[in-house]
Amino acid sequence: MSDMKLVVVGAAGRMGRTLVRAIAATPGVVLHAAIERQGSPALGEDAGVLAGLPALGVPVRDDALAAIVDAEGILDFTTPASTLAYAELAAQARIVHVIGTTGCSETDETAIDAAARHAVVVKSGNMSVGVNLLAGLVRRAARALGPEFDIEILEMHHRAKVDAPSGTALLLGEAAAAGRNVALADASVRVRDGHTGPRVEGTIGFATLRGGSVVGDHEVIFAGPAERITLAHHAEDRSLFAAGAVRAALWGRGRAAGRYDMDDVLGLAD
Ligand SMILES: NC(=O)C1=CN([C@@H]2O[C@H](COP(=O)(O)OP(=O)(O)OC[C@H]3O[C@@H](n4cnc5c(N)ncnc54)[C@H](OP(=O)(O)O)[C@@H]3O)[C@@H](O)[C@H]2O)C=CC1
Ligand SMILES: O=C(O)C1=N[C@H](C(=O)O)C[C@H](O)C1
Repeated sequence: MSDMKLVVVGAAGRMGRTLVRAIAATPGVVLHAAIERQGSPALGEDAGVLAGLPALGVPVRDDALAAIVDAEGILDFTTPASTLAYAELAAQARIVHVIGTTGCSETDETAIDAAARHAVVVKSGNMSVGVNLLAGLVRRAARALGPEFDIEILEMHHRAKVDAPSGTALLLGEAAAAGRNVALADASVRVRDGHTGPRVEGTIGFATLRGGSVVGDHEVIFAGPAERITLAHHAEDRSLFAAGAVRAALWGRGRAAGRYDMDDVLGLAD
């Protein structure tokens, strides 16, 4: 079988550059095009050189429609607005759309669901094997531990991150809520400030830290009456997210249109 032709959107970003390196290092895939927004200073630069590699002969461009002609998959770690635009293009082209973008609203998710009627969409707040394994453990712990255990989710990311709580924190919150058979939207407490009153039983709390160059730290704390269990993941390098995204694209090749997540890709769905 020929190499899968992948397009990286946001190719000059932190994840975009990491994705270009991951594609270059993975057999069975090839960088077909690299896209940035109109007006980006990266336009015209070689995507390989931008990523710290020898030149790949793939210049960064902004003509999305032409760039995805003949492509088989789009790797998209950008912004919700950009991701919605590429969801439509992936649906028109009936190709694989791997979405790592976080901070999407409910309305955005509905539009992505619609696109997944025609495209193979793999979307996850975290593409690493470790975090998706951790989510399964969180679900089991939340199911096993009674309501006397309070669940709090703590995350820390680099100073440039623009959304909160992180996609991973929300993914872990969904896992905890599923373990407790509740809807996260009904149970979550995302902000505390001022005179909050005592903690409401059954809630799932979120706390956000931002600073420096932290790639991504997450802790799920089960705080009981006389003991505390902490399940944690520390991402040390963005390459683990990029490797997951490339794996997701290869998994999606030739699959029926639909919306999938990393549990599907990794065979972790129970
Ligand atoms: N699911 C996962 O495993 C992971 C998800 N993420 C998520 O990925 C996203 C990106 O993160 P990160 O790489 O750190 O962010 P960056 O800001 O470094 O990169 C985003 C890139 O997308 C570009 N971009 C914005 N709009 C468009 C557009 N319309 N067309 C083409 N390119 C566009 C930006 O350009 P410009 O700067 O010029 O606007 C920028 O180069 C975030 O939502 C983050 O949370 C990150 C890591 C792992
Ligand atoms: O913005 C980031 O950097 C990251 N975003 C994802 C998230 O929101 O959880 C994944 C990872 O933690 C890095």
